Amino acid sequence: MNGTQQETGLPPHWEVRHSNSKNLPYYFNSQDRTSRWEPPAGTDTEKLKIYMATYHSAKGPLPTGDAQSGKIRAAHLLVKHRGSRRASSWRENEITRSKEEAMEIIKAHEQKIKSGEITLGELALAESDCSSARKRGDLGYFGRGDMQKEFEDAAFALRTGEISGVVDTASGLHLIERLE
Ligand SMILES: Cn1nc(-c2ccccc2)cc1C(=O)N[C@H](Cc1nc2ccccc2[nH]1)C(=O)O
Repeated sequence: MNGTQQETGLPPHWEVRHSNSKNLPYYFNSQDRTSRWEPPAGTDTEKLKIYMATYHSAKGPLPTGDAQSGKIRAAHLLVKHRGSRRASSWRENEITRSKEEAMEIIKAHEQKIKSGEITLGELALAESDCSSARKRGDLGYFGRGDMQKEFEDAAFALRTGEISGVVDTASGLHLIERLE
């Protein structure tokens, strides 16, 4: 649904959304839940222009959660590191790798997945430090407010079937695939 602050150029708490009825983008403030058709004051309009052109030309209208419930379904592959909120997993009782080492690992996973060598789900089964590994990383349906913000923003910005780049949360480094 929206890119990160540095991608959109919008001030904090603002995001780009899409009005299906008007098939037009609008600007929503998730803090005070106000919306407007024009970008708010303080927007880096050059960045916003690039962001809108990238999304609107390449892939059609911005993605939205399911029209009815606002929920999407996604799978992820998580590589934790010693700074992770819970530096332990089914794979390793005590995770001591550094964040830099975790980044190298997840970048190698990203290459394998994006080259088509293996699916995210298959790799998550063996390699994900999340307990959802046993379900090929499938987290089921979730809406806004259910997951850590960086994860939510990245997942809602994906189109169905699309795979994210590396997403950094307090849990560790993720690759996310939007399933529905
Ligand atoms: C959000 N969630 N769903 C499951 C899950 C889902 C389906 C089947 C089994 C477990 C596990 C988790 C979870 O928080 N796992 C954490 C790691 C983690 N942190 C996350 C942050 C955002 C999204 C997914 C995430 N997974 C853990 O195992 O330490």
